[in-house]
Amino acid sequence: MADPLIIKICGIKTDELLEATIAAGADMVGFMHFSRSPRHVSIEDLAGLISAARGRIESCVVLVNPDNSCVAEVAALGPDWIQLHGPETPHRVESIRAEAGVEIIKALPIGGAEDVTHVNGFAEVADRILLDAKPPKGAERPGGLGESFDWSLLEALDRSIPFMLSGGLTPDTVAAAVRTVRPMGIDVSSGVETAPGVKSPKLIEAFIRNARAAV
Ligand SMILES: O=C(O)c1ccccc1NCC(=O)[C@H](O)[C@H](O)COP(=O)(O)O
Repeated sequence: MADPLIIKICGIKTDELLEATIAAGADMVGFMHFSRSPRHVSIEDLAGLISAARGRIESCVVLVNPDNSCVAEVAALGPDWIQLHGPETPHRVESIRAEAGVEIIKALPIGGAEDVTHVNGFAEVADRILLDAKPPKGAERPGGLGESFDWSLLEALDRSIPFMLSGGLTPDTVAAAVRTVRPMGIDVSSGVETAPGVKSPKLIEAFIRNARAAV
C-alpha cells in the first residue's frame, strides 16, 4: 500500500481556523512568524495555537532567515517542526536544527533546472524538504505567493530524497499535482484563501478531499 499523503495547511492565524483544519483531516498546520506576511502570527498568539494543536495535528512554525534568539524563542514554545523559508545555507540549517532540537523542514525555491541541483545539499541537514515556486525578483516575501512552477523540472530530482510539494496549489489543481509529481506531502496557503491571509474552511475541506482522492 502507498504511504499516506501528508497534507499541510499553511498560514493559519486563529483558533477557529485551526479547529476547521483539524476537522477537515489535515496532518500538519503551518503558522507564519514573519512580519511581512499577511499570515503573520505574534509570539503570544503562536504560544496559544501551538498548545491547542499539540497531540491533535503536527504544528510547524515558518521562519525566514531567523537569528538565534528568534529560533530559541520559537523552539521554547514546543512546535513539532520549524520550517526555514529563507536563504539559509546547509550549514545554517544544520546549526538551527542542533540549537532548536526540533525537526526541520527546509523550503527550497524552484525556478529552473539549476535549482533542482541544490536540493541534494540539504538532504542530510534537514528532516524534510519542501519545494516551492521561486519568487520573482523584488517579491515582498519568499513564499505564500500563490505561484506554481514547472513540475517537469522535478524529473531530474533524486527520488530517494523525500519532499513535499507546494507553490500555487488549489483545490482544482491538487489532484493533478499528486498524480504527476508523487510527493510525500503537499502544502498550500493562498489556494485555500478568499483574500491574502483569509482562509476559507470550505476551500480547506475541498483541497483535502481532492488530494486524498488522488492517492
Ligand atoms: O505564506 C507566507 O506569507 C509566507 C511568507 C514568507 C515565507 C513563507 C511563506 N509561506 C510558506 C508556505 O509554506 C506556503 O504554504 C508556500 O509558500 C506555498 O504558498 P502558496 O503558493 O500560497 O500556496
